[in-house]
Amino acid sequence: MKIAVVGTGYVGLVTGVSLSEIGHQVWCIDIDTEKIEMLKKGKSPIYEPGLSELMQKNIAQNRLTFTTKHSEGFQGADVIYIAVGTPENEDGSANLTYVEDVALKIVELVTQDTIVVIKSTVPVGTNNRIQDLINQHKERDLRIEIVSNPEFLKEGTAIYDSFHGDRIVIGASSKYAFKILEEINKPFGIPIFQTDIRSAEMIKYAANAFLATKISFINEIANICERVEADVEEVARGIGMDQRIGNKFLKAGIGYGGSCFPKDTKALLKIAGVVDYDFELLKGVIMVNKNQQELLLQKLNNRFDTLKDKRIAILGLAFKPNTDDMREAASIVITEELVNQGANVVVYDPVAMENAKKVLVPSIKYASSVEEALQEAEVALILTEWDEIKKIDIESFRKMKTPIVFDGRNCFDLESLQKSGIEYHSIGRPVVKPEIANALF
Ligand SMILES: NC(=O)C1=CN([C@@H]2O[C@H](COP(=O)(O)OP(=O)(O)OC[C@H]3O[C@@H](n4cnc5c(N)ncnc54)[C@H](O)[C@@H]3O)[C@@H](O)[C@H]2O)C=CC1
Ligand SMILES: O=C(O)[C@H]1O[C@H](OP(=O)(O)OP(=O)(O)OC[C@H]2O[C@@H](n3ccc(=O)[nH]c3=O)[C@H](O)[C@@H]2O)[C@H](O)[C@@H](O)[C@@H]1O
Repeated sequence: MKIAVVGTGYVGLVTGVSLSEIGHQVWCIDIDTEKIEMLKKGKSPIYEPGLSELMQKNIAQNRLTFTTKHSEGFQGADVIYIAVGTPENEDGSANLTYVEDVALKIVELVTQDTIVVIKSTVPVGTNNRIQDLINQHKERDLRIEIVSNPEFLKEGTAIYDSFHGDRIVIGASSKYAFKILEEINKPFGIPIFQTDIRSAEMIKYAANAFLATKISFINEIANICERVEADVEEVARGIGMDQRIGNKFLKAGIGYGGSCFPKDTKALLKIAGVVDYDFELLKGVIMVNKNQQELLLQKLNNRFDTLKDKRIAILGLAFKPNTDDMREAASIVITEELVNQGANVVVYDPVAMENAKKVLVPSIKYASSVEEALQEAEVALILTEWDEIKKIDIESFRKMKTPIVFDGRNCFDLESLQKSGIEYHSIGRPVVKPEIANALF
């Protein structure tokens, strides 16, 4: 089938590449000329494991083409996917301008019957509104039908998720549309869940809100664990063995970041608000997350009289490992506050430093390795659990000016740190204090 994908961000590019890999003829369209120029050369504008290789393979096999011209991509397309951003408005609601712009482009340019698949995350009712918008502006006698097909990929494992997802959700209002979408997706071999459009839209928000709830729940349990001298890693393992609870998304830390959980939880609050429903539980989830992002700062302020002039090394900046995405990363809030308190901040991330430079406060320094960041450091903060960071040799911490580590992602076994001479604070676990603490500092 000929498929056009509008938007070549994390979702659009991965969708386009995956659809070409299963044999479709795919045109990826973006208004960002710089991105499209890179893509035409086979270079991925984002860091996503496995993406470049698959992209280059499908470009070489003439199944994957990039353009800035919507007219070129839409020509003869059986299906058009919309995968543009739906960022947060100031009031927390989803900004639908980009989706609407694409819908109007479709009406203007499409000359054949087309299925329009909305992959972007959009509030309940949006697909129907976009269908109405298209119907109102349509001048040709064409069948343009909207289908909701929310995306569940995770950054860092996006390619893997596209081929091994738990389900593909399709919300449509005609047998014809279900049939086309089934035909497109069949080669993925992933169970397809067919439903009505509004439920499909709600599934996306409910899934993200539920996952965010699991994270805030375990983070609160972690905070209590610290006070009652229990270990949240043990607790998570113990409750996760109950299949009704499941062992995923129970990793305590400094809260969830990224482009979706923060924005989608707030958008769901708005969706509920519109129908006069006060989503108390979700409000709590959001509040807990905000506090959790600031937890390491609190711990630091409890430990030291002042952070002024203290050299603090930050290891990991991205909102999670295996991505260069800095959107809503805890590192943004944490570095800003440390600088406000007069600390000398040196940061290191294996991949996200270029993007970090665009969003972090300007006065921090960037190191080119873990070792360089730790040199002369009086405190180290771990904010992202990159493999490289989890594998740091304990010796490297010992070489710090004062070996004090605040680990926001529980990267190290407590046992391995006993008798190491390192003071180690983590989340929901007892503090490891060096036996010779007083002699050292
Ligand atoms: N990032 C993620 O992991 C996931 C995102 N989503 C949802 O998917 C949607 C897209 O998210 P991302 O890929 O992260 O966004 P993104 O911000 O990375 O990419 C959006 C792209 O759309 C392009 N664009 C905007 N207007 C356009 C137009 N009129 N024509 C052509 N291109 C246009 C932009 O230039 C940009 O390259 C959002 O609704 C998001 O909530 C859903 C699941 C996962
Ligand atoms: O709608 C979206 O954009 C996507 O949002 C999340 O994916 P993503 O944000 O890429 O990454 P996650 O692995 O879910 O992590 C999100 C945040 O939660 C944190 N997290 C995750 C899991 C956990 O147990 N604990 C925890 O603190 C991570 O560190 C990260 O900051 C969802 O997992 C995807 O299913 C969804 O498609």
